[in-house]
Amino acid sequence: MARLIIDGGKRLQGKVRISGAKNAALAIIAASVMAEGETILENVPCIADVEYQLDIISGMGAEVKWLDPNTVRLVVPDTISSSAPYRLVKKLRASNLLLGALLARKGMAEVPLPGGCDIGARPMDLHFKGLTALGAEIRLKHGFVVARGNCLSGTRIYLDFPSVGATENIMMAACRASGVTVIENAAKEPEVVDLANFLNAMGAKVRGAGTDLIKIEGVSDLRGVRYAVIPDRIEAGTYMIAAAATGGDVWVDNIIATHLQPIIAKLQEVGAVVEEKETAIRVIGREKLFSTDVKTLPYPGFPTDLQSPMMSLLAVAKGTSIIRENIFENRLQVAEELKRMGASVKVEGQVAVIVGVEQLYGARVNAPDLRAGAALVIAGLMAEGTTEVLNASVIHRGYEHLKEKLTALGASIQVHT
Ligand SMILES: CC(=O)N[C@H]1[C@@H](OP(=O)(O)OP(=O)(O)OC[C@H]2O[C@@H](n3ccc(=O)[nH]c3=O)[C@H](O)[C@@H]2O)O[C@H](CO)[C@@H](O)[C@@H]1O
Ligand SMILES: C=C(OP(=O)(O)O)C(=O)O
Repeated sequence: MARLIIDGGKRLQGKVRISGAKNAALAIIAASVMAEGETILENVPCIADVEYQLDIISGMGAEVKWLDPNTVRLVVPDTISSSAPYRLVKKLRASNLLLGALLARKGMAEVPLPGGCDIGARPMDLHFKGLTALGAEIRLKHGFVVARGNCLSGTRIYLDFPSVGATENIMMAACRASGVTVIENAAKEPEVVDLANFLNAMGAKVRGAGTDLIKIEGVSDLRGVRYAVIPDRIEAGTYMIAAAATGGDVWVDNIIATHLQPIIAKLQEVGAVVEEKETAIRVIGREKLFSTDVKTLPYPGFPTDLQSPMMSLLAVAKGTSIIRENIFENRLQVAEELKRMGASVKVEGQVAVIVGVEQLYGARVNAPDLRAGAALVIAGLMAEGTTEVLNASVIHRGYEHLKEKLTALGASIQVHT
């Protein structure tokens, strides 16, 4: 999916089914290396990041087999390597979760520093602080994180920031530590809860996930299970924003409505009509949308992963909107590309000031990262004329069947390789 060509000006209409959550699936695949026996994961999105994560564990010795387009069977032998290959690890962020998982299973791990979206420095100090507090010895050697820790023991760990990845890594390692671990100021994201539910299904004792205090009692054995990944709230939010932005009328199906409250609230503020059921949400756009302010925050605040898509919508909302990106220091890059399409956006530091324009115009633009790519697709759907999104393969990192889903909703979108 190297280039996307979008003929704009079409209202999205119909129903779209949301896939399994990328960030939950990636953490759960990493955690599956902790279990003995067979694990069957359902509702796994068929996206590039999932393929990379599966390739990593398969290269380390796990048996990986797709049973159908969204169900994968994993068997991880005791002989699994404790070292992950650089070639694949650098492609995605969630490869860093193998650190906690391998430490739990093998008492050691050698994982290159990860890749992922280029949206900030993304240090791993909190991961290291937590794992070190559990008794692991962590060193950086030739670009690898080398962790050793055969006898981890439970302790209290306070996170300076509720990091999703650090919470997940510590939670996994603590499952095999002796005694009780308490994570204070833990991340509360639904994907952290899904990982905790998966670990518990395997026999772990994790309590409090979804609150800022998680308690983990170490256990000696974890077994493979059958588990279904939660729906992707970021994919759902992207289609909700696209529906509102194009003045469309879309049912976004197979979602968990409580995960989407911050997006629902913002769409209502800009004037869209939102009808909510437990597992489906209808978004009806209006001819005129209104400005609003957005501050990204850890869950349950407005998600940083939907900030770029929201910027596309606000580019045509009447009035002046302000976006403050509080999570990643370099995540307003899409502004420059939106400007090529006629948007009026001024970025200073972590703040973008957007003065709504009447119309965006098709242009050749470049996707700097996954969600910025999705944002440019939304802009292209709204624009007059043809938009060409370059570097569009990044979008396939996180959106299953994007072209097919949008086409079914009435969009005109083509893929050129
Ligand atoms: C694969 C995955 O699940 N990715 C998600 C995960 O990324 P990820 O787990 O990388 O995000 P974190 O929650 O860890 O990062 C949040 C903030 O904490 C900082 N930080 C993090 C760790 C650390 O040791 N030190 C530190 O300073 C980061 O630089 C960033 O400023 O959560 C982000 C925030 O919701 C989402 O945007 C990503 O889509
Ligand atoms: C930032 C994201 O992904 P990653 O953490 O994998 O780079 C994202 O999903 O928007």
